[in-house]
Amino acid sequence: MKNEMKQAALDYHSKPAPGKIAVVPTKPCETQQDLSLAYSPGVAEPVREIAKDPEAAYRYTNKGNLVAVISNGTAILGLGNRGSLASKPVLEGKAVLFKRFANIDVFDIEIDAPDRDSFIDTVAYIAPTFGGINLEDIAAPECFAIEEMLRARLDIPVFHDDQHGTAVIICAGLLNALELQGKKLPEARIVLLGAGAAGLATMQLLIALGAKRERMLLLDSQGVIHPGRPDLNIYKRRYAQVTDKRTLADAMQGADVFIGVSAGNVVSPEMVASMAPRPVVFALANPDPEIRPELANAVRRDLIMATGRSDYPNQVNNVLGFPYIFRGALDVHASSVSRAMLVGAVHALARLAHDPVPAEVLRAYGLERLEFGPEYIIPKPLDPRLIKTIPPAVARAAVDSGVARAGYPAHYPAP
Ligand SMILES: NC(=O)C1=CN([C@@H]2O[C@H](COP(=O)(O)OP(=O)(O)OC[C@H]3O[C@@H](n4cnc5c(N)ncnc54)[C@H](OP(=O)(O)O)[C@@H]3O)[C@@H](O)[C@H]2O)C=CC1
Ligand SMILES: CC(=O)C(=O)O
Ligand SMILES: [Mg+2]
Repeated sequence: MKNEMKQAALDYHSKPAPGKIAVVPTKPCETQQDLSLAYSPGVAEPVREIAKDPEAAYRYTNKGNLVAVISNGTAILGLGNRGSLASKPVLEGKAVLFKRFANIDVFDIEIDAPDRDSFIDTVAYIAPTFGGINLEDIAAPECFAIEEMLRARLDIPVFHDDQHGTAVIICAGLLNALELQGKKLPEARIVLLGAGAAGLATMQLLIALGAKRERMLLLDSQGVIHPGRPDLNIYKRRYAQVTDKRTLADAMQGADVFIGVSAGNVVSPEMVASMAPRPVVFALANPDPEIRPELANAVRRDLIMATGRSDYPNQVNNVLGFPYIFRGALDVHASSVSRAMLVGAVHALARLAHDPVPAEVLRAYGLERLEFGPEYIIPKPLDPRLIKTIPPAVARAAVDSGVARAGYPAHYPAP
């Protein structure tokens, strides 16, 4: 990052108050009567109600609009294991986005647990406070067992954003990019670099949407994942492909799609040049993409390119997912986030990019025009239509897939 941008980022985080989020009351607390209601003796009444019926917590507390964003700091963006405290700026950032885009309140919780089971226990012990748990920046493969065990133990949505949020946005963006390139998902040859949280969840969702496993190659830091590798964990082994390709350069030759959720600057212009005609390159590592758009665009004019960043066209980033998926899930008191809810979000997002872009979005990005095409495959994060379209699709899918404990909300558009 350039020096002035570095300083601007540090200033943004430190001034006028350190950090990015605060807690504010939602009720007046100005008079003796207010105090008597908010605190003793009034507070005893909702306590009695909740003790009788836990569902009453959704009526008398902020549980139904409060999400815990939790990390142990083991895979912070693409910066690796930097410890739980260093994940706090990212978690505060997620909190800002939850509030800004979906009016959901967040407590960011950085857990310094000595091992996996104490991390899981800590999350489970604090879960009653929240309507949902968003796990963030927890390294693979531990993240898979952590999420699985917490989902089994808790009756609120437990959602590892780097897995499922990322997978939803990648799938939505890819469906549109392939449409523009005149290609179809089941026929596309896909190279996916990064076999961690984001990569493996993306493989799974792409296959659920129709991508063909035998046309996909998954790679990690050691190269192509094939059955002859002795070092594969069980999660990677599921996607091992019989092939004579071994390196990223081998895999990229003739590929229709490259998806990177790995590390910065690991793809060369020569690799992009070797891809099939009309390729799609999603270089999504943060903060530095696998290849910068200017380098990729210099070698291909027929390319559709996306990154995870806000400063290039086509931002494929889970910010387009987690606020709205949780909004829909919270509004129907979902007990979990089902596959159907993820698929509902994919299609709603992909569809929205085809619609005319409102003037306020153009203003927010300083653009004169923007329409569905190679530089606009997915809605912009500052698009106010997202909150109107994604949560209803998610809520409807929650009701249909049997994980909703409340009905489809009356204030949502008719299904
Ligand atoms: N745009 C977006 O919305 C999102 C982007 N991301 C980005 O994706 C990346 C991965 O995140 P996440 O899945 O959570 O992390 P994980 O730690 O779970 O997985 C990282 C994966 O990348 C591989 N990898 C690391 N370094 C290299 C390298 N030099 N060459 C090839 N492969 C490499 C690792 O290989 P190995 O298994 O061998 O260690 C591992 O498979 C990060 O940069 C993150 O910022 C993540 C979520 C959302
Ligand atoms: C965007 C995000 O969650 C990540 O890069 O980890
Ligand atoms: Mg993340």
